[in-house]
Amino acid sequence: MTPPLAVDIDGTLTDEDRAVYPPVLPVLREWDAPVVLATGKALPYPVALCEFAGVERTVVAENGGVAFVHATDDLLFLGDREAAQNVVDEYVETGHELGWGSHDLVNRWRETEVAVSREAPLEPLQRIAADHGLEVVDTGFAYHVKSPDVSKGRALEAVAERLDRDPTDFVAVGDSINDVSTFEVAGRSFAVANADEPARETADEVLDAAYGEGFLEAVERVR
Ligand SMILES: O=C(O)COP(=O)(O)O
Ligand SMILES: [Mg+2]
Repeated sequence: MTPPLAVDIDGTLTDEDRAVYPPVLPVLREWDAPVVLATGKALPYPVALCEFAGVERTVVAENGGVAFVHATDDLLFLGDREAAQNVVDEYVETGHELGWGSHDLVNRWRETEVAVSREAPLEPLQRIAADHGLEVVDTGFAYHVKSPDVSKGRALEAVAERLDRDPTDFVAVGDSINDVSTFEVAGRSFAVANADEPARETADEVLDAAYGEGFLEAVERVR
């Protein structure tokens, strides 16, 4: 029986240059069980990836702050951006920048958290976030200012319920600390070889291959 997948995007379906690794696309499209793309990026990014890949739009975005389930037409908001925006406003008032240029396409469509470039100073961001009861998660791609109550894992539980699946039916594949909660909820989890320490420690198995090749290795192990 083919298991449903909960798959991270950046660092897992991509190559080392953050571009989607083409061989993963037919695997996602032909997978004969639900595929949930679970990312720290804003909702339009995983939705567009599903559209262009021919995969049903079942996505977790913003580290679990937003989720969309095409099968039930549910759009879920599991986080509240205002608190994160207050942190970032204070951060900017103290003279720092988010680091995404004047149009900021990284945050333009976010609704429940705010992402800051890893080029920006982390310590003041962490201090201000803590003052507001929020956390900063470093995914290796960006610093995410978010509520500790929001996670990809909790969003996967909400999505699984709408798909009438048990979260432990899922196989999860990821590369970073923001995938740890997904690994804890899924029945079986894989960290790609390029994964950070928290992801490697939490995953059931660490793959030999990195990035998109790692994802392909994982699906071969579970087919
Ligand atoms: O956008 C990020 O920071 C990370 O994205 P990911 O969760 O798809 O790896
Ligand atoms: Mg990732």
